[in-house]
Amino acid sequence: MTGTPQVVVLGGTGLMAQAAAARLITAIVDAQAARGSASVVLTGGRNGNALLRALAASPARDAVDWTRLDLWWGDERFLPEGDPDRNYVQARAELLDQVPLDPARVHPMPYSGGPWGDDVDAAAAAYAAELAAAAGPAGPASPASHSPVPAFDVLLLGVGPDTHVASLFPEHPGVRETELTVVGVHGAPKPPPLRTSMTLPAIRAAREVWLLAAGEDKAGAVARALSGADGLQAPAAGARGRSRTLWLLDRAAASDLPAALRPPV
Ligand SMILES: O=C(O)[C@H](O)[C@@H](O)[C@H](O)[C@H](O)COP(=O)(O)O
Repeated sequence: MTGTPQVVVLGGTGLMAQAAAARLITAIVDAQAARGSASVVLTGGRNGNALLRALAASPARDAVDWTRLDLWWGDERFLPEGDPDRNYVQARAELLDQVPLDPARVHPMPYSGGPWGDDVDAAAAAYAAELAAAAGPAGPASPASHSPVPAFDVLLLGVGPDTHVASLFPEHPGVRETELTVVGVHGAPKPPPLRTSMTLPAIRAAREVWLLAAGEDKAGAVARALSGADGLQAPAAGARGRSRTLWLLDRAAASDLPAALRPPV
């Protein structure tokens, strides 16, 4: 795992989404050139959706071979299949329905009322099994202590004002998980209360983890997570990539960062 997160500050939210989209296109193209295919983990939330919207609007999107891209989700709101608040449904509207993905490579997290009914823990276990199957018997990225997940190229995370990432909230059971790769979340402080979420060990299997935060209400969370807080109290601080951890911020979200952590001007 890399020691020092890299911080990039953009002038505004729109610019941040465009810069993140441009980087993601490059990362996917590079991974496809190096390994034949790419795998990306998507996030819910406004910033994750803005990135997908910017990607859909970019002419450079045609540089990606969409048929050789695996898509996973870091978390999901456990709601009925077509619910407009599901992260998967929102991602489809922003980008996925506009590009020629291979449906067999798109892996939404389960919805409520389907095969798992309202059992969010069974739904989480099913997604963990799907990840393990895709990783193969010798999961390339996984420490022996938990079941494998694929070696994601880029894992995207929005950051909440309380420092949550995916559906891992400060001091909640999910953030303490060391064995399971996906957990059912009960009583999430951000609605809806039932969610599924990758855990920190699964997140840390990614080559690159990118954290997105925009707006003044995120400034305190960003400063805390980047100032040595531990992952239990500040889950964003525990989200690290194996080769890179990149924070993409707008100016407002970066406004409380101590000078030493700000990129040089
Ligand atoms: O499903 C969700 O709600 C998320 O995945 C969550 O972790 C989100 O990314 C953050 O709350 C940031 O959301 P914003 O980008 O909207 O601030």
